[in-house]
Amino acid sequence: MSTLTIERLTVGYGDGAPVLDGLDLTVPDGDVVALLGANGAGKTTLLRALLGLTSARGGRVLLDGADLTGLPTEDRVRRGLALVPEGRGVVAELTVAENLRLGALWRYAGRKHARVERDAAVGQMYELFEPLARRRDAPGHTLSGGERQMLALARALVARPGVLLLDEPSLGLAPLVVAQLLGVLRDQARSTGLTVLLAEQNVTGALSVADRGVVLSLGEVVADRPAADLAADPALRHAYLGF
Ligand SMILES: Nc1ncnc2c1ncn2[C@@H]1O[C@H](COP(=O)(O)OP(=O)(O)OP(=O)(O)O)[C@@H](O)[C@H]1O
Repeated sequence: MSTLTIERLTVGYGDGAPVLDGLDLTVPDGDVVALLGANGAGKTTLLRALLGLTSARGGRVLLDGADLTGLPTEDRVRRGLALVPEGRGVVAELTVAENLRLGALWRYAGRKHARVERDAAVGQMYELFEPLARRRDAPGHTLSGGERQMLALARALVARPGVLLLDEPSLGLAPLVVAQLLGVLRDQARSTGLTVLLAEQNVTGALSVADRGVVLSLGEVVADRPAADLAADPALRHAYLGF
């Protein structure tokens, strides 16, 4: 639904050397892009900087050509960026249904049929994630790791973002759940045009659903290729991907 363009983005912490150093990257409308790289390569830093949670020292972030640089996080979210952070941020005290309604709240607030639209959007999430439908009245803290990740993803999707940023959604999950989650992402990109930037240590899983793979190293993009090419390149795999 949207194209994300990153131009010469530089981000660092305190007085330290930049973690991202003049990074250029385009995530085109409806693409799934896997963001790969060793621990500490800067994947989380990039996702947080895109949302304005970590401030940039320089460069620009554009959404469909509109400059987001300098905008607060809230405005970036309203324009269609969503982040599912590492650690599955769901509200533990609220039920599955309440978490989803909360995710949808701002999107439909003030509209004539707000409640009907919101409930329809929540209902679609139950169709995508059947285990959530079964546990809709369960509090967040009683969910399994896989259910929590589904809820975190559904809570982002229910607000119909244009670009979804995900930080290691497969961490600690069983292969079957990972396949289910990544499959939903790929299907959403195909059916709704959702644009996805997926940071993952699970290189094979991420590349299996991605259109493109991008490798970060030492603050720069060192490879940006079709996912199948990247997975098939032994030198690149050996140097940066560890398999
Ligand atoms: N709040 C912070 N303050 C200072 N340094 C930080 C902070 N957050 C991250 N860093 C440093 O920035 C670098 C990049 O970290 P980041 O978490 O972005 O990498 P990553 O690619 O997401 O790693 P991982 O795959 O392990 O999650 C690391 O050297 C890290 O120590």
